Amino acid sequence: MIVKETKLANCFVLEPKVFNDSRGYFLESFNQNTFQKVTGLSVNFVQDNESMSSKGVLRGLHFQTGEFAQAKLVRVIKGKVLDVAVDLRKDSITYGEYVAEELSEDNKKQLFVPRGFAHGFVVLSNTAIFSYKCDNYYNKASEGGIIYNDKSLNIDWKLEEKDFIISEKDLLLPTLQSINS
Ligand SMILES: Cc1cn([C@H]2C[C@H](O)[C@@H](COP(=O)(O)OP(=O)(O)O[C@H]3O[C@H](C)C(=O)[C@H](O)[C@H]3O)O2)c(=O)[nH]c1=O
Repeated sequence: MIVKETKLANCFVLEPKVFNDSRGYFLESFNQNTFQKVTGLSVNFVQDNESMSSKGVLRGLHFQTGEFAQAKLVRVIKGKVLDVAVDLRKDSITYGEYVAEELSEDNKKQLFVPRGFAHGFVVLSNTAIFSYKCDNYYNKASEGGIIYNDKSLNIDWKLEEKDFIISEKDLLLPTLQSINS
């Protein structure tokens, strides 16, 4: 396992060891002991999610508020995405800053997104199967989000605006400034 802490504290990029042989490959996609050893964090994941999206689909930026805030360990099983995590932790010196990481079936990279972050991704391949672990249950009433093109975040999503496929719900998300006012 290769682990790198990003510029945002407790947000990590993890690369599991891949065992290749003539049949294909094997990897441990998650191991509680290994995760705790390499990150120093003790996280109890309770829900796994999976979504499939076509090229240009942008899901996010999402978070859950309050007691239903979620940490996520995200990865791509098929295809390639640009994954984005935005630091919204009130007391953080990197508040409002983001990290973006290409996650793909080829690089097998994972991103750990702590509680207090907004999360989203855009699909760079023809299709992508996105799989992630959450340390808190889905709670519709606690859903929140920030519009993907919030100027105060200035996220480079790598694709042209015309190529995005975004849900009606996500197009109506507020700016960071408006959720703070
Ligand atoms: C997230 C979630 C959704 N749902 C239901 C609610 C909707 O009827 C349907 C699609 O939900 P939504 O459009 O919110 O799915 P995404 O746009 O992929 O949302 C996710 O996108 C970004 C990338 C995230 O990080 C979050 O995990 C999550 O918000 O699944 C559930 O039943 N359970 C769940 O945990």
